[in-house]
Amino acid sequence: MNAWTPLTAIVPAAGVGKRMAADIPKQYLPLAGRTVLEHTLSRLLEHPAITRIVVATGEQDEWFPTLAIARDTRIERVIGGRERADSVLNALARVDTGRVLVHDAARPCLHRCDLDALLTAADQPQGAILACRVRDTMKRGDGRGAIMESVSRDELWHALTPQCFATGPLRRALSAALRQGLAITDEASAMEWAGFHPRLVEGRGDNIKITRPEDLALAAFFLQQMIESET
Ligand SMILES: Nc1ccn([C@@H]2O[C@H](COP(=O)(O)OP(=O)(O)OP(=O)(O)O)[C@@H](O)[C@H]2O)c(=O)n1
Ligand SMILES: C[C@](O)(CO)[C@H](O)COP(=O)(O)O
Repeated sequence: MNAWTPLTAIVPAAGVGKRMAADIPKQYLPLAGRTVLEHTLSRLLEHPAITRIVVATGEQDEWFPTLAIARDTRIERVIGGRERADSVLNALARVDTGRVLVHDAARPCLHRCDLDALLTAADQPQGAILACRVRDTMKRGDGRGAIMESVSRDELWHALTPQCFATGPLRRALSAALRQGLAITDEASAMEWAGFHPRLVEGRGDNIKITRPEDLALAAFFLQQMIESET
């Protein structure tokens, strides 16, 4: 039985979900009887290591306070920023544990086994991320709708979340990278820029990020499978 070191999780939930093209932000869309965000928050709070969550929501977000889970005293809300990295940095200002885990609100299908594996692998200075190897042949386009080249799949991974790092180094790396105007789309990018080599932890391919309309039904299927396997 692992004796987990308590840590805080950050959940960036301040996006508008442009690619989902729904009439509300995708993190508040109904999924298997709850909202996407409630599933994500619950998955994290079920783990004994996660004792607190800082959720970054949009400034105009009127949905979050209506959720029952918003009254959970382990959850604190901050206002997000223009980009995901800005939202994470705003939330980092409220984190005082030695390590911090960042997990997208849009990824509700996180399995306990993956979270256990990530937390175990992240217990070293480089940090760690969940990732899964690419499955398809990869092409690079020429920008005009034609193939320019095939890209080797060797050691090509999809970065997922959660991603887990020492809080201080992540805060410094993210702040510095954003000050440099770098396009930071995940926490590992900032840490790599700062000279770290985060560990890759192979995770499940059903830990999808709900991004486009067709992802919602897939997430519902994966969640149903997960719930059935846990009962
Ligand atoms: N300024 C932002 C942008 C995104 N996110 C969050 O980061 C996660 C991953 O981002 P993404 O899937 O890109 O969500 P959106 O930005 O909402 O999607 P889109 O790019 O289609 O608008 C989501 O949980 C989203 O809510 C955030 O907290 N703050
Ligand atoms: C953090 C992330 O989910 C890792 O793949 C991804 O970078 C988020 O990107 P998005 O453009 O904000 O969806």
